Amino acid sequence: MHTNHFSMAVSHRLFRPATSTVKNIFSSYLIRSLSSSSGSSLDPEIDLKEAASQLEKSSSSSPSPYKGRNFHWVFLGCPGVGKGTYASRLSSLLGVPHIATGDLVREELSSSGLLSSQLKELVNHGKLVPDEFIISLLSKRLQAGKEKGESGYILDGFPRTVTQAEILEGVTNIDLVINLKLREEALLAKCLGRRICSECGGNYNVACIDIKGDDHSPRMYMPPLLPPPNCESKLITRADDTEEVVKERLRIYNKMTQPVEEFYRKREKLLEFELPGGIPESWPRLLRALHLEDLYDKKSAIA
Ligand SMILES: Nc1ncnc2c1ncn2[C@@H]1O[C@H](COP(=O)(O)OP(=O)(O)O)[C@@H](O)[C@H]1O
Repeated sequence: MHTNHFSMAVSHRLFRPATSTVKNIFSSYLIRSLSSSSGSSLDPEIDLKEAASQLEKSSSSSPSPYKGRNFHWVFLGCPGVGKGTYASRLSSLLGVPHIATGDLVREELSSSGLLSSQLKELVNHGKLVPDEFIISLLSKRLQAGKEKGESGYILDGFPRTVTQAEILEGVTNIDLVINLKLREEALLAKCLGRRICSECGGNYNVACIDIKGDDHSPRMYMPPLLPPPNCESKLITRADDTEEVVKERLRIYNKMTQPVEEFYRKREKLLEFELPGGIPESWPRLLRALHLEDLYDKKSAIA
């Protein structure tokens, strides 16, 4: 059923102008190199068409054993907006996996390999990694989930380019795209305050954001999300959470990912959600916007 869209999306991308060809050659080289040097199972000859075909195979989900749970949702939003926080909360509530492509990339980079340092260069400078590479990583993750009987997902950090959105549209039907928004003054501070526990992987934020209100917008207060005592001495900062790199990531988001918002807006799948403040204020409102407050109440009552 998806084959026509899929082939059109892919062939459209295969006839790109010459500048993209240079990027494609680089990407294929990178992927070939990565797969031979890091022991990665990526196909050495992989290209965008092949990566999309892998994605098609891995994303066809069998009917969910839990009726109504087969959610295929996407989170969009600038770096630092809180995609990970809200996607992971919704994933626990709805019983579907939270798949963050940024995490998949970091896992891949942590495996040693001569040329994985080239990918690291891209990530640590705030650039996107090639579409082929990310689609291939996502396919592997979806395939592994399928084998474990997972059904549905909440994607965080994918799609990030219109090419990725077209390919995803060709292989699966996304039900909803939540576009999280946060006042720009808060984004940089949130990224710079981000900390991860090197042992348990917990995500925290040491920034305390307090933006004075004025005639146009109310005060915004976001308290820090501090780690428990046993994580305190194990906190690390992501290499790409420096001021210079965050600014570059914001620039790339506006250039490459904002068109993805428009892509889903046109298809009437985009839910715009402006975060009013920290988690205690924002979470109940997000649930209300998603008509999920009843489910949350029931789950909390059971817990
Ligand atoms: N869909 C994607 N396409 C290309 N690159 C990606 C994608 N997802 C993640 N990455 C790479 O991983 C990095 C970290 O991603 P992520 O953790 O989602 O960061 P952010 O906090 O900027 O949303 C990105 O800056 C990019 O280099």
